Amino acid sequence: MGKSVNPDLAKARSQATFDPANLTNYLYGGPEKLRRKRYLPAFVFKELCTEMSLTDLCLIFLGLLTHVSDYLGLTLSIENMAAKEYKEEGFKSTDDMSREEAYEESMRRAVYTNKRVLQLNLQDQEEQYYFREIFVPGANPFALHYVMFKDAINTQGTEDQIQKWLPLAETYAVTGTYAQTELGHGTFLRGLETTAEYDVQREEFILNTPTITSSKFWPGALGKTANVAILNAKLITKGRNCGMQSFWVPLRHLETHQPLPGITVGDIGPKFGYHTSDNGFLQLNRVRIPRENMLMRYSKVLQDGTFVPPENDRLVYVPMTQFRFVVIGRSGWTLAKAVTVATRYSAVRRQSEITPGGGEVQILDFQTQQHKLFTQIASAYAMIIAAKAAKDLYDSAFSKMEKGNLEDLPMLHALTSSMKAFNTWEMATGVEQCRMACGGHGYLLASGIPQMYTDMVSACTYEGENTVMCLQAARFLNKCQEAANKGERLPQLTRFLQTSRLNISSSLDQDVDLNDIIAAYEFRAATVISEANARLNAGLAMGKSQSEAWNYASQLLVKAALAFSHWFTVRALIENMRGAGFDNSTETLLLQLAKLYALDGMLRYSGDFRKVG
Ligand SMILES: CCCCCCCCCC/C=C\CCCCCCC/C=C/C(=O)SCCNC(=O)CCNC(=O)[C@H](O)C(C)(C)COP(=O)(O)OP(=O)(O)OC[C@H]1O[C@@H](n2cnc3c(N)ncnc32)[C@H](O)[C@@H]1OP(=O)(O)O
Ligand SMILES: Cc1cc2nc3c(=O)[nH]c(=O)nc-3n(C[C@H](O)[C@H](O)[C@H](O)COP(=O)(O)OP(=O)(O)OC[C@H]3O[C@@H](n4cnc5c(N)ncnc54)[C@H](O)[C@@H]3O)c2cc1C
Repeated sequence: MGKSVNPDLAKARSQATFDPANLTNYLYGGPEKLRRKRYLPAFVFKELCTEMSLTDLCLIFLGLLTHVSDYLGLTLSIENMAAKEYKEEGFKSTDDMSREEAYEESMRRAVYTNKRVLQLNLQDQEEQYYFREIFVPGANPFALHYVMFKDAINTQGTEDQIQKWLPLAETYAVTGTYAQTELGHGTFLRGLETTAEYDVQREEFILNTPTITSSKFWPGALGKTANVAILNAKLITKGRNCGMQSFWVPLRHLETHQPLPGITVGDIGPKFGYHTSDNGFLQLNRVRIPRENMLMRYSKVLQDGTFVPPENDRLVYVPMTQFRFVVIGRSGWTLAKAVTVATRYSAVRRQSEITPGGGEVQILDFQTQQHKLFTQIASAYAMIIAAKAAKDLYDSAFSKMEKGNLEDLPMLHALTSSMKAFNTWEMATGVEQCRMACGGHGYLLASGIPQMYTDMVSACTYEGENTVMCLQAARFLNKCQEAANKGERLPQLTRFLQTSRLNISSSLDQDVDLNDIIAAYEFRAATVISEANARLNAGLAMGKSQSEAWNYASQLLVKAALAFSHWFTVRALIENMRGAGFDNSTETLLLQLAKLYALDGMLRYSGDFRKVG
């Protein structure tokens, strides 16, 4: 049977004032999704831990889960147990391995999970993710294949191309990557130098990286794993530059895995984290691919070389927007993991006395420790719930886009850009706070928190560097402010720019009203966005050009995007906690958590809130 639980931990869990099952079901999308999430790893452990019966395993997991979920309704213990079993059963920890060995160990596990996902016919992406994460807790060498490579085929390919290529990806007949960033350019996509020149005689594209700075640099799986890339390059046909387009580019021989003629690929070397992802470089020396290899859902090149432009040249960016949503959600769950580890540690770690002679206390009894952790528990809930709210907006907008209605694309780009920046920055700060809350043991790789940080902090950079993403969102917010200044109709999401007023009814001697909290965050966002717009216009009034005035106001514009995201998060948290149909004790607790999150945010950004009164 399961191992005994630390008495301090058991006592802390027994004091829960709510039923964790309600919360766990809510976080995982309902009892059926949760059942599946619990079943999958247990099913696989049966394969790996022959001496334990499946019943034993489920009882252990259910026992562990019931307790761990006291805090966040998460199922982390499975991971710790899985790691232990794998170490005993032949899956060794990669902590003590070289980068090469760690990559090979992760590849071994990833290939195992790829096979099992197919054999178990796991269709749902979340289920695939849960299943894989247990076996490959760090960076998965196939991450780009699972997400951006397949998403690009699905969103940029024609129906014929999807029919041809997607089955190859789903069955791992090919392993893919998404190659866009170059040594010289990651953010400024119009600066990408890789060319795809159309040869009308042979109806082929000639791919070339003409300079060292045009070398593709960073794409995951490029170093060793991938044998095909969805590669973004500047299309040149009939002597005209037609902008960035996507191409299916074979990289390595499907049998020998050796680079194909004209292809130079390799690994970019050690990184801050993400050690088990083989980020690589790629140089193309006039490599030819057939015309049919350009992903032509939105833009086309006809046989005679005629370029048919897309209805909207931003549609080529959809895979990035899609993946930003994944990153927004992952940030909340990463912080949830870190704060669960730190909170459990704080329940079992006894250090120092509160009352002299009273004996050493659980560090969770120190108010400072509670502040460190409870604010991060609240932040994790806020990010996970705001990500669900943003995804609902995304799904409705994306279904309109698929029918050709692109009116929500600017709002979607602004929302994904600002939320990706806000969530990843908040996650990075929060995970580091959790790590330090564990004292020396937080510095041990065995705690699991350092790798969570070094792997996920890269999300502040990839998928659009955060500052740049805030400025992208600020383009949209500034346009809305200009429209508000003229009394024009605004998109639903930014109508608060015209309606927000600061009529707070709460007084300091009473419990704060949740509607006042939403109003305060809304008013703060409206004020910061309006201030950024005023500074931009002041720059123009000083005779600066539009781009110089933009740069002159850019620090405030970044703040405006973050204030907008903070408001979106607080509103989503409070409205979802009130509307989720929880029993009274759970709802009371969650609204308390929402207040903690919002009031902590006011303290952290007290300058903004004081300024708006
Ligand atoms: C627990 C639940 C789990 C659930 C299961 C999920 C499974 C998950 C599994 C895996 C998860 C995690 C594993 C992690 C693996 C990740 C590995 C890392 C992968 C990383 C990949 C990359 O980094 S790919 C490269 C990314 N690069 C970028 O993002 C480049 C950023 N730069 C740009 O986008 C552009 O250069 C920029 C927008 C900054 C500038 O564009 P530009 O055209 O030069 O100039 P502008 O004038 O600013 O823009 C022109 C107008 O276009 C509009 N616009 C720009 N971009 C977009 C867009 N994307 N969509 C829509 N519109 C856009 C812009 O707003 C302007 O319009 P306006 O009207 O003139 O304002
Ligand atoms: C772990 C990891 C995995 C990755 N995986 C992939 C992948 O699979 N495929 C892929 O194609 N790419 C990948 N990338 C690359 C990633 O997309 C780029 O690093 C990212 O887009 C940032 O571009 P950059 O590195 O050129 O930084 P830069 O854009 O050069 O940023 C450097 C600094 O310049 C500032 N800056 C740049 N432009 C502006 C501006 N307009 N206004 C104000 N400040 C600005 C930034 O804020 C930042 O502070 C990955 C990166 C990492 C770290």
